[in-house]
Amino acid sequence: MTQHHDTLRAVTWQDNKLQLIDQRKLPHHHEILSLETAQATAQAIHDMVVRGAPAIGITAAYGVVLAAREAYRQSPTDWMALIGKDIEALANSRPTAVNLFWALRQMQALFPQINGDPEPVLLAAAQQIQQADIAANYFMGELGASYLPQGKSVLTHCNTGSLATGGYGTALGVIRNGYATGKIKHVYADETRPWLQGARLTAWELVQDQIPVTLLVEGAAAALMRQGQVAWVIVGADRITANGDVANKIGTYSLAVLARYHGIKFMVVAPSSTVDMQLATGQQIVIEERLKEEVLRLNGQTIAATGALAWNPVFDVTPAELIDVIITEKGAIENPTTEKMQAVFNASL
Ligand SMILES: CSC[C@H]1O[C@H](OP(=O)(O)O)[C@H](O)[C@@H]1O
Repeated sequence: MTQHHDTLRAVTWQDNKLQLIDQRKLPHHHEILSLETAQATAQAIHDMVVRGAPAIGITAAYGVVLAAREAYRQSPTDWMALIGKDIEALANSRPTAVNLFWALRQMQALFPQINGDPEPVLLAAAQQIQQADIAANYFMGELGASYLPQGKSVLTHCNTGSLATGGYGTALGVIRNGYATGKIKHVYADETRPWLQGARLTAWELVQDQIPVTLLVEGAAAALMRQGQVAWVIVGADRITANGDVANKIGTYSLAVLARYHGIKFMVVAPSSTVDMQLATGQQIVIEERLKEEVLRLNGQTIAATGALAWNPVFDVTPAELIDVIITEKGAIENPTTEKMQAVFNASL
């Protein structure tokens, strides 16, 4: 299946159902799950059928559409009272990406103004959230690429492309724009243990787009940086707090420390649905820990010594002082501080 970034969609609404690429099966198997309930949607987010902060938010928005359909079918007059358990299931699916909670708030804010069947209004709202995310990605792609020198290499972490968003991507959107405009000549992607979003998803997206990508294990990042090949490290985010601290895939903090040590610039790319101005610093972010088996096993095979335990936080927090610029659809925040974040976000809240 050859799909390019402008058509690749992790999340689609088709035939009155939510359709998700099962990202657990990529890159060798391209399977679609069709979902018709909010509970199944919450399970799909938890199981990482779909993952990536913006994609999780968009999926949750469609989950609310499915929840409203079911509640209205049960009781056209009391559907708002019945929908709560499904909203709660969606809210409990994964804790770190604030996009999920942002999307649920956006959708629930519409409830009081709905008369009659909620589905048409809520479906239009969910589709608008996805379209706005795609538009934001194209804008951020251009804004982020404007920071890049000509003809250099960049390093990225995890997957921040069409598979992690409404389409096109955040950090991968900058990389797509940077490659198309000649700013980027080569992309280094680390494999991103334990779930291998880099090796399985980012490499797949870039190969599909014929963008040269070299995979490395996380442990090789310092040696690569020391060779002087990398001009920028470009990553996504799952939650950005009011002072500019960034929660992102585990290993991001290590890359930020290494980048600063090697005099390499560090860019975070995320839409405003990833910004949480209610949290003062990254210390307050809930970091998801997943099953230890994700570390101890790979493709169903045990790779660790029997009896070994594992610690599996799937995000870490990069302090704002290690970030050179945060790219959002509301503008760039260079050397982020609380004051600079408030100038961009509180003004727009
Ligand atoms: C476009 S942001 C994607 C963001 O989400 C990823 O986490 P996960 O794959 O566990 O959902 C990772 O933190 C990416 O940077």
